Amino acid sequence: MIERTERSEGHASMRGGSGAALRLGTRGSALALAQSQMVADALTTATGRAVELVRIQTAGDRSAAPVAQLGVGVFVSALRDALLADEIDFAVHSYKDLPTGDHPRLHIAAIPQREDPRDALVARDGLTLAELPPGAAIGTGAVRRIAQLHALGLQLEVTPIRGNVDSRIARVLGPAADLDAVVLARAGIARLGRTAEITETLDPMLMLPAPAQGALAIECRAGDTDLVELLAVLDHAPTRAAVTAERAMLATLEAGCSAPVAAHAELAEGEHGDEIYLRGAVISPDGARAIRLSRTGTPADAAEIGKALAADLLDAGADTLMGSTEK
Ligand SMILES: NCc1[nH]cc(CCC(=O)O)c1CC(=O)O
Repeated sequence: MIERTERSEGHASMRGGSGAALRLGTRGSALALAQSQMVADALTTATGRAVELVRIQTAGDRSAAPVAQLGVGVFVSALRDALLADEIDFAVHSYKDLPTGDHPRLHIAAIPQREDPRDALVARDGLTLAELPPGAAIGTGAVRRIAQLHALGLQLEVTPIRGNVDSRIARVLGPAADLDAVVLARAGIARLGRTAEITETLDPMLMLPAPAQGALAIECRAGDTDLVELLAVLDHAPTRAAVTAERAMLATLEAGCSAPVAAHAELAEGEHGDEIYLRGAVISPDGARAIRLSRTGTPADAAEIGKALAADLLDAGADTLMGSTEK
């Protein structure tokens, strides 16, 4: 189902300003619309090209089933189908929702500067994680977050939830609130302009983020070489290096281990130029066992750093962390 919405007008006199509006496919959620509009505006500012948003409904939007059941690709496949059918010219994905394998006919033309990749707590009464009383009800959807919350040993009542960012925050702050706190990606809250409701941004030592969290992937048809070139103006090299390292780690682990995986790469200036510091963790679903390791290297070796860290994690027994808690 397709429906056209807002159009950001370019300045036809600017470089590359000729031609029809580019069609940007987006999901209809507030978060998807916000991040698509940000990319549309950035592209129009940088190139003068007009961009129109085209709403695509995905199976993930239609279903109330837990994401774990639907599979990670559910938000992505409808957008990719629209790209392949030439109904849209490009799409903006939350990078962490993309499957790790390359698509044979599609290309990630740009990875813009990432938002803060950390997870955030929204709790009642301004409470932090440590201030929540024993037995407090805390909601989150991701097995990675559930496992790490258990690992903290705070005796929290962890409740699986799903839904969009607004409805999850409403479970704590809304009129029918039924939870003491929820854990969400800070980036999603920020893109909706709701950071004032965050009561604690979680230290990655306590809650290591998902690979590529906070980053966007701008995707178009690989054969659309003019557009590949145009979109590249939005690429941010340090973010690309960080995300490449995190996702290479995830891709390698997927072959050998199905336990919750977390990763976070930071770029810092080292003695010999920029360095990547990649941290990775694999946690058993009940939080009883966790393997946390790190590696450093140069941004040019981002993928190799990720693969090597995954190999280290597997050597340390990452593949044995699954299953012991299955009911
Ligand atoms: N799992 C859904 C999803 N995909 C991307 C984000 C947040 C924004 C981002 O990480 O870029 C979210 C919500 C969340 O995890 O709280």
